[in-house]
Amino acid sequence: MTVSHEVRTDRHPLTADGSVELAVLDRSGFDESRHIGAGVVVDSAGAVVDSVGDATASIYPRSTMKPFQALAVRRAGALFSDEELVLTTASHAGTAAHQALALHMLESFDHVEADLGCPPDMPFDRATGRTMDGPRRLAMNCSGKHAGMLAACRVNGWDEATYLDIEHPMQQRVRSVVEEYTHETVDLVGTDGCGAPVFPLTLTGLARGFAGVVARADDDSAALTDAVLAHPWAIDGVGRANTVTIERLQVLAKLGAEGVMVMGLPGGAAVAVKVLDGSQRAGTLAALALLQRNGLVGADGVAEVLAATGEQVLGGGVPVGAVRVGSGLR
Ligand SMILES: NC(=O)C[C@H](N)C(=O)O
Repeated sequence: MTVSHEVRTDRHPLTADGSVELAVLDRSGFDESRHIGAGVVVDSAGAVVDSVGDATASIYPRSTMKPFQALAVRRAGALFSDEELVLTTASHAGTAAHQALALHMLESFDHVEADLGCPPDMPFDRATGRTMDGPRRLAMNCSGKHAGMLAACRVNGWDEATYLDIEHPMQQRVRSVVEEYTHETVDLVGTDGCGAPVFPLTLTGLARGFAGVVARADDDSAALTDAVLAHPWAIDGVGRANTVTIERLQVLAKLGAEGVMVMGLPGGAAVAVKVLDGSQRAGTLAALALLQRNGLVGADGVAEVLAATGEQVLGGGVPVGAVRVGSGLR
């Protein structure tokens, strides 16, 4: 990929003024909650084809940075099975199967759970959590990413205690992959919930980067995209939103904490959405609505994904409402 970094001098966060209504929760026929935010669709070349709100605003991509981190790990020579490759880009549910896969990744490079730099956490999957004595690093949604970074350190002889420092070769590799794919210069470094560096990116840059990954232009991005499509359970969890979206629509769907959602159609367009209040409730709905209104996914498939994964609005245990697409997306 040709690297032409766009130097940004106007990096600014998303605000209410830069947002539109993405979703509304209706309870018993009366609007109860509204989620505002911004979104952008780019074509396979990264050109903007549709946007709502301020798509030049920057956001922390959070776990939507994982495909770039996974590519950096792979390019550094840390090779895994296809399912393990998916786990390096996952915000996984932490089920027994996810934890076993993460443990196998660690053991393959002579690491142990305590080597992981991510904090101990309970799994997203509550049923699994009920079987555990307490939080552990393996169950943390980012454990596969961290196992991948540790493996890259082992392959290259890099220091393993400091792999989350921004000056560490692992993070410098991540930074250059992010710049290569998003065409933006990384000018700010934050710390993600898992302890890894995270870089503010414009919504447009994030979507462009995702379109680049799913373009499958080189062996590594092709391997990553194909592995996610073949093993969608590993990136999220059975019945969960990203997994169901990938299974039903064959798009690479990736959530980020604080209301970020990115989806890429292999060889085609990509969409990035940020829900301003950080809620995950509207992410899949808004991203799919943007793809649908551009004719990039079909209404039936969208309806199926939302029926299977959308939040239920219950009263006394029975459905009394729904979350619908907001006025800014119609
Ligand atoms: N799902 C996420 O975005 C998790 C994020 N990487 C964190 O550590 O908080």
